[in-house]
Amino acid sequence: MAHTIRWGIMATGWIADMFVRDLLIDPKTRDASDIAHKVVAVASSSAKDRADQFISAAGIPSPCAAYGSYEALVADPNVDVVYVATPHSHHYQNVRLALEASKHVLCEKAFTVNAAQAKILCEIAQQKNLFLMEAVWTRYFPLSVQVRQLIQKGEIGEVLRVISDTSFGDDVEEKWGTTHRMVNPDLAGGSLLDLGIYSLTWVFQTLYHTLPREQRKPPTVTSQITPYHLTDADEATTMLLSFPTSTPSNGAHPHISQGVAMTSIRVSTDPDEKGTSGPPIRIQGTKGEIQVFGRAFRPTSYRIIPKKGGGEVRDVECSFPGDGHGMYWEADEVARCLRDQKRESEGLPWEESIVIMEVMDEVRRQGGMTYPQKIESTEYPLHL
Ligand SMILES: NC(=O)C1=CN([C@@H]2O[C@H](COP(=O)(O)OP(=O)(O)OC[C@H]3O[C@@H](n4cnc5c(N)ncnc54)[C@H](OP(=O)(O)O)[C@@H]3O)[C@@H](O)[C@H]2O)C=CC1
Ligand SMILES: O=C1OC[C@@H](O)[C@H](O)[C@H]1O
Repeated sequence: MAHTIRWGIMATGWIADMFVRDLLIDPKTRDASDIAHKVVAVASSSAKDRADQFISAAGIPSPCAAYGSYEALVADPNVDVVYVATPHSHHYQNVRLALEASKHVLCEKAFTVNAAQAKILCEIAQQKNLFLMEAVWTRYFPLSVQVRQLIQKGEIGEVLRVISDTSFGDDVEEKWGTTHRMVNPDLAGGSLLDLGIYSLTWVFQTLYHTLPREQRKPPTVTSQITPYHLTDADEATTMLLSFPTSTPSNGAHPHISQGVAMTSIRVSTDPDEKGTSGPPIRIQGTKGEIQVFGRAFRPTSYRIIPKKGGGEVRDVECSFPGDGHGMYWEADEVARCLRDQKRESEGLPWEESIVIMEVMDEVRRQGGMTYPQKIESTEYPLHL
């Protein structure tokens, strides 16, 4: 018997629509028969009409309640878990609203504006025995799981360097202007929180997450930020992370692993959109390399290149069953965690989300990039 969870959708923007469409794809198309999803409520902070339109455009089956406020959504007793799909600036207030109403939460990336906010949310979830997860969907792709397993099995030896890029190559002024959430400091915009999180995801899921929990140590970070001249949100950020490793038990010299995480909205990882410029992610070990292709946030294949004399190059293509976007895998993880009464996901534990937020805090400190006090605040409730 499938364990069905009932979703409440907070906000009616672009990603909320993508997520809901994935939720509506039959899990059996991806060989998942142990869980099922129902969308039982949608809320818009602007108007109930907007929620109604969203429900009809996405083809959500009845009954699905439409609300004109987030407060009404979190008060709905039919909702098990709230998916928060608002801009970064609002995550802390919105997640807290849901947790205070005793709802489980899946919150879009970046988790919060800063680590202090993330810590408080995790503490509340802990105290109230609620599930909470940052929606870094890429981590739940079978491709990501396979790459992590290959590293853990020692397929490419000790991983000493990871290079990861998530860059868009937009005409920034023309496409994003000054008010879009991508570049608007009032919405905690900028390439770091919006796209850099994916470059950091690849560095962390390969160099940090693959270690036993007790051996995971936060990296040191050196970084450069290029501000966008019209708003001062970052348009490009490059980070160099240095991960200390444990002393090997055989007495060998300990190594330090390096992660290079890049992001830009003005230059592109893939300028001709044909992959001509090579893989956005290279995971380099002492016995070979794994290259990941496609967008860093939506990878589509990977290649294992053993060191000379170590075997053949292997290519692995990954599919998106049911013609989905790929967000259903994180949703399935939420359903399984709720079924198993887990409070956090093993794929992205609270501690790791917080360490990544701390890295981004430090990068912003080094680059002198601040957001308005109101959205950096941990005060609650605050009207933003
Ligand atoms: N996982 C992924 O692939 C992606 C994740 N994201 C993440 O999802 C979140 C939302 O992004 P996206 O859907 O593209 O953004 P949109 O601007 O399209 O939608 C955001 C929605 O948030 C609500 N909202 C509440 N307060 C505000 C406010 N002050 N200003 C603007 N919107 C507000 C609005 O819904 P309403 O009026 O109905 O309340 C709005 O439609 C971000 O955290 C982003 O990083 C974004 C794209 C892809
Ligand atoms: O999270 C994201 O991933 C996909 C991108 O298109 C989007 O801008 C970003 O927010």
